[in-house]
Amino acid sequence: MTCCVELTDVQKSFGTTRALAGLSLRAAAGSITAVLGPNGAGKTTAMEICEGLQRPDAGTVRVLGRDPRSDAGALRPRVGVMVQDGGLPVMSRAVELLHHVARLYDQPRDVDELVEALGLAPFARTSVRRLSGGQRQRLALAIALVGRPELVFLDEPSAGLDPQARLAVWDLVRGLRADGVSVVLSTHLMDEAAQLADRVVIIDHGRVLAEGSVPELTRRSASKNTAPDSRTPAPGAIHLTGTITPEARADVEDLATRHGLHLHQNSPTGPSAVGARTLEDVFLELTGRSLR
Ligand SMILES: Nc1ncnc2c1ncn2[C@@H]1O[C@H](COP(=O)(O)OP(=O)(O)OP(=O)(O)O)[C@@H](O)[C@H]1O
Repeated sequence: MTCCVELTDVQKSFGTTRALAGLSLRAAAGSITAVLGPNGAGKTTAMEICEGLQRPDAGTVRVLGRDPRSDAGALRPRVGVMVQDGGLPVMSRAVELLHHVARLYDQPRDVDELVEALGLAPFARTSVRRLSGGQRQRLALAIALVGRPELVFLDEPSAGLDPQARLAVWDLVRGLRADGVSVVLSTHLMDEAAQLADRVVIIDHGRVLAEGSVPELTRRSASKNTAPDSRTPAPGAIHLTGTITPEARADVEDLATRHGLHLHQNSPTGPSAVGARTLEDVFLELTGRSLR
């Protein structure tokens, strides 16, 4: 696959907090990659390293084949960034700011179209300071997209949005892929990952636990019962499907041992396949916790 983003064994600590503990992931060009993990998993740190906003302690990072810090100037017109807290100048009026950013690019998107698509019109003349969290979120997304980037990083793109606004954002993100734009987004929302992503990378404690397409990750495989053709999963077992790193597998084995559970590496076409699982099930099986 042609990669738009490639992180190899990236490490990052803040004091004694290890945010990234050897994170390796690849995102394919022209597709949507979701980095899925609970609060504190390291998603924002990973995104900010890709955006050149943080320097990794170790490991390599390539964004469109370049180093996001030393090649920041070359990457800026090609990459759109939506950061989690918006990072917008608080005194600016919403749509004025969008026009202003649009003027920085050679071939910006049509501002009116973005205003329409993201429902910015009702607060067009409101200052950023007075926008609600969801309104700021939508404005930040518009700003990330206005320069027609070939790659966008969206950190929790629908956080704080009501269901209707969330659907509008999802449509917009799908539209980006249809236009050939590469999207890397972080989320702790299972349905967001399941709805949007071509590939999901599940992370926790700063490293990858599992990755694959949603069907790969959730495909039901061997039954937890020992009976080969049983359709009822037995309690007390952990099933692994999709790709899993050796470190993550070691963690899962440790978890299984501590909780007295059996561990199965499943064959996706095994004779005892039962109904499909959800990403939530996959996450629970990998970490023993649900996503918050
Ligand atoms: N600037 C910082 N100073 C100290 N600790 C930090 C800093 N940034 C992140 N951390 C810590 O690093 C870990 C990973 O944080 P990060 O924000 O990357 O996680 P996240 O997956 O994005 O979480 P959330 O979903 O809550 O945004 C957390 O323990 C966090 O407290």
